Amino acid sequence: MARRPSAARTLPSDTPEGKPARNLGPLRMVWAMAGRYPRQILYAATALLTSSLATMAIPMRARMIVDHGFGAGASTAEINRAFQGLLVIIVVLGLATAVRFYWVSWLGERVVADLREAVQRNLLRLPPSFFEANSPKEISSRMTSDTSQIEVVVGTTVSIALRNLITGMIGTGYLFYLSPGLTLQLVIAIPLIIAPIVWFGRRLSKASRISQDRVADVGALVTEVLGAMRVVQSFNQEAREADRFASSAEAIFAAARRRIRIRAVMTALVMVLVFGSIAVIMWQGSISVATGALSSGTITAFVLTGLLVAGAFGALTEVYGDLLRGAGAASRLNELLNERPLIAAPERPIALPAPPRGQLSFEKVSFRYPSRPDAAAIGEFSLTIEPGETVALVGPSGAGKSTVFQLAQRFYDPQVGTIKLDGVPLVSADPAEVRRRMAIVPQEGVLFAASARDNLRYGNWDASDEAIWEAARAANAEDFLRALPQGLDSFLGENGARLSGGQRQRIAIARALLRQAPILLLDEATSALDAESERLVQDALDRLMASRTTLVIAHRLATVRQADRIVVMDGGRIVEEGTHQRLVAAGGLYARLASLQFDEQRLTAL
Ligand SMILES: Nc1ncnc2c1ncn2[C@@H]1O[C@H](COP(=O)(O)OP(=O)(O)OP(=O)(O)O)[C@@H](O)[C@H]1O
Repeated sequence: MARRPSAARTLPSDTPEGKPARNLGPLRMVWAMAGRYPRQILYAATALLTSSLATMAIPMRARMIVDHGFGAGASTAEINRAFQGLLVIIVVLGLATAVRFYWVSWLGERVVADLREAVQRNLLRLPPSFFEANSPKEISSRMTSDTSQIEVVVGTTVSIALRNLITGMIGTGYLFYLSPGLTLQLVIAIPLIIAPIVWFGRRLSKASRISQDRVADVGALVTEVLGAMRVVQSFNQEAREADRFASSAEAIFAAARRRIRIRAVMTALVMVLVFGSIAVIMWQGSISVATGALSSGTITAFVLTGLLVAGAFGALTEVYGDLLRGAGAASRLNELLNERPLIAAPERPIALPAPPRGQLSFEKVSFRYPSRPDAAAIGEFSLTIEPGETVALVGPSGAGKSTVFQLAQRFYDPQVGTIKLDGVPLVSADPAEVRRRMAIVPQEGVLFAASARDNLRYGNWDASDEAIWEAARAANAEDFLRALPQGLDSFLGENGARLSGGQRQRIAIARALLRQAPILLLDEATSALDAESERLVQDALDRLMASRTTLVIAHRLATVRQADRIVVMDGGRIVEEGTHQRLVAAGGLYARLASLQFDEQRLTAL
């Protein structure tokens, strides 16, 4: 089957891969999903509030300790009470933080699990054309990195935002309570302290990203060159490759140097600004303490609270960027969630007759792929395949053979004409019912990274081991399956990497047999198999076709010779119809194709 641009539109990319959104709107979907867990949100919110209050209680307690605890002649009982109180606060803070961490992270992971499941469920309903237009690689990155981004938003960012907002607000109130004069100075000073730190912080993260990209470049280069080692050495390109690598490695060094420089400057800046401002406050405070305007406990509490408040506002400046990145991820996931299949079951589907007869008919069908409305892929196509009959579709590349298969399975609806299964128009039936009556053997035996058993019963999960072995025997797959180390439990590897091409095809045939569907759609493999393997596959196919209505895209002489009818297609239309002998004798398109496609000597010997 040829792969072509699909009928489905490509996903819009107003928020391309990894990019933040322009506003937080797309995150609504995330809040809605989190809203399904009100109990957990309550636990998290209570713990969050408790931990924030406990954090603020520390400077309050410190003030008390400094004012009452260190004075000469203070009573031991008073000191004990003050420090016992501090220990209680510390324990409450520890516990509340742990509970908050647990529930907030729980919510993050829960929302992401729900989101992944919802996206995958929706993807599974979309037509094959969608996946032609949108690469699985891009979709898979949305499913992994974008969902992780959402996890960060729910499981970390929101918590950081709320925590720091509470700390910042209560802290500022407390600072005003402690010393309105000093607080006013601080309110003016905080932005001046934070702004340069934030600015350098952004430059630093940009420089770090560039650094990582350079490292990734080197990784790609190493993989490329090591993978092509023979070619490199045969063409004596070692020196050139060494230079290429060296310039890549130097690029990493240059990027790292920039990053280090920014970090060095930033470190100095942070130290000077943070400790400098503390020193200035202490200085002012000391004067106030000396004049008796403030107690030393107050000044201690002021410095501690000031640090907490500055840290809180600093953290809040990071939050918005993270939320925008999360919103970008949410909008990309939204696209996958909201994509709707064009083909849906009618409200009141007509039931297909039971027991099935296995008749498939195309009545004056014309079809254009939505992505190519100017060209008819199928035109005026009329064909009835009677129960039990085998019809071979033959034609040059692009003739429309695969399109006939796609229409039969109702991946598309034709614009003109009707396709009927056992007399019921496909558009009136439930597509799931239609597909349940069909077994397909694709050109390439598609296998899953699962056991042999699961691969075989993919279309019929209730099949017993007995039935599986029977199908395997009929598909000439028994011998090699029995030889596998753990029989049916053997893992077949990614896409059946541990099997040969012919073996994969025979598994696909056994799977179709187990499906016990009345209609078989068989897309014969074009890839050459060795004679023995070819014979085994053909033999298996003969058994598969024997009791079923079969529509086969034929590439093998043996298949066309056994077909009850051969339908020759060209440009989406039927141009000839008949048996092999008659069509060869007629000397038309079929005869020409046959002499090109099938072995000429064998053909003339017929
Ligand atoms: N998904 C698609 N979107 C748009 N056009 C398509 C799509 N698939 C096929 N076509 C077009 O429809 C026509 C029929 O293609 P089809 O794949 O059915 O031919 P085919 O006979 O199966 O060819 P081949 O033997 O090469 O697989 C071709 O002109 C092709 O370019």
